[in-house]
Amino acid sequence: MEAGDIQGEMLNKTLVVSAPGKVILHGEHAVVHGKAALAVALNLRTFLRMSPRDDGKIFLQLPNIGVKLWWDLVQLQPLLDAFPADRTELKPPTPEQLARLKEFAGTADGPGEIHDVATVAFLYLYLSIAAKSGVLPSVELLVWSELPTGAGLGSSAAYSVCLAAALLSECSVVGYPLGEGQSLARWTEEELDVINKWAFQGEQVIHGNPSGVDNAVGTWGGALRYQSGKITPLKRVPTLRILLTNTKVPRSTKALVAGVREKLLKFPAIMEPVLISIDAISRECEGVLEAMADDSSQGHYSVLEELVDINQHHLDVIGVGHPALDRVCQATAALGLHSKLTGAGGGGCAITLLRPDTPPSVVETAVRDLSRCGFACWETDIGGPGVCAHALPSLKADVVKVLNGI
Ligand SMILES: Nc1ncnc2c1ncn2[C@@H]1O[C@H](COP(=O)(O)OP(=O)(O)O)[C@@H](O)[C@H]1O
Ligand SMILES: C[C@@](O)(CCOP(=O)(O)O)CC(=O)O
Ligand SMILES: [Mg+2]
Repeated sequence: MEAGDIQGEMLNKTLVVSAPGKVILHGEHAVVHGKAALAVALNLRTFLRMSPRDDGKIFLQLPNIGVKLWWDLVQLQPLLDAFPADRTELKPPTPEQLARLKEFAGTADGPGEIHDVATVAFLYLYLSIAAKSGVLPSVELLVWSELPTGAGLGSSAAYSVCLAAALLSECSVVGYPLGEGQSLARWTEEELDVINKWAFQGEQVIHGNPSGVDNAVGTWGGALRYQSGKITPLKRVPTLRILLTNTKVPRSTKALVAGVREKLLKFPAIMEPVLISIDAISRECEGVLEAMADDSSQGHYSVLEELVDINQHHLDVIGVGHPALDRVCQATAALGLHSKLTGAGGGGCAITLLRPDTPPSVVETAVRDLSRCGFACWETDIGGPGVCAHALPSLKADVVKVLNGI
């Protein structure tokens, strides 16, 4: 083969996938304890580019968090002992597996928790899928996101969904979806189910005890109700206008989820009713959204706004509020708008519900006031598609640049 042919062949095998972040409208934290949550895909996505190599090496680049690592396959081979190939069903990562991967990544006692967990999640998915499929591929991966990491918009799930989709395709556990001449393609429903299950494993490495709602939205997109693993697409959701505010206060989903569990164990009779009430809010909200599809009267918005206010108080009660989130609620309330945290809380992002007729001047004032607090604030589109495969040239120029390492 000529050098040009080889390059062409390599380019043909390059796989580009993307998955969306999410906004939880209602049900964060309660969903970890078996209650319902309503979540929608966001128009901000994580992108992954994977190309095969022929030198027995694996390269991992995560520019959002400054990770650039490579390993020889022969170094990874011994780790496969910890990943039995005969697993018929997916089991949660064991503490022994995670300890071994942390030690291997050289981060067992080191600083940089963010780097550790993203690298360990990659190694976990890579080795588990390799053990199951019998293929240990030599590849280079670059994962880059438009989403802020650790801000409540599901970046960890979008990362896990992209890794699962790419690695499962490379190891032929699912098909390679993009046909000749296509710019965008999705996997079949059955394949998406497989991708979602593996992505959940990535979330387990990053979060400890995820509910699975975030990876479900990253995989399926759109708007859905999620409860105890059951995913119900919401078919008749009206176009909602949402203002997103990132307080930029860093926080860890894993720590916040663990904090809620502790409170629940300490005060079960006090906390369980709060979770039951959050569950009722999700159900009430779903009913209102459905009713709005046929009747766009303003009364529905008043109910949605009240539900936002009540849930924000509940989230404070279970210990995931933050003074910066209070500031978002106060600044928007001064303009007659209603806000709540979204995702794990403790900082991160808040959503503010806008009405179809909220005047641009009110939105502009809200953005100005929130920016003055040092927050990033923007109106967003929701309900985008789940995980997709792309032809690289069809993506936006800025994304192509990053994925090409420029
Ligand atoms: N683009 C990315 N590159 C590398 N790691 C990522 C990326 N996006 C997310 N992660 C991983 O997910 C973690 C953030 O997850 P989490 O605390 O659940 O917050 P959220 O999911 O709300 O963004 C990061 O610390 C990192 O380990
Ligand atoms: C708090 C929780 O409900 C959502 C966490 O979302 P995020 O990682 O903050 O984007 C946890 C979960 O559902 O696993
Ligand atoms: Mg997360």
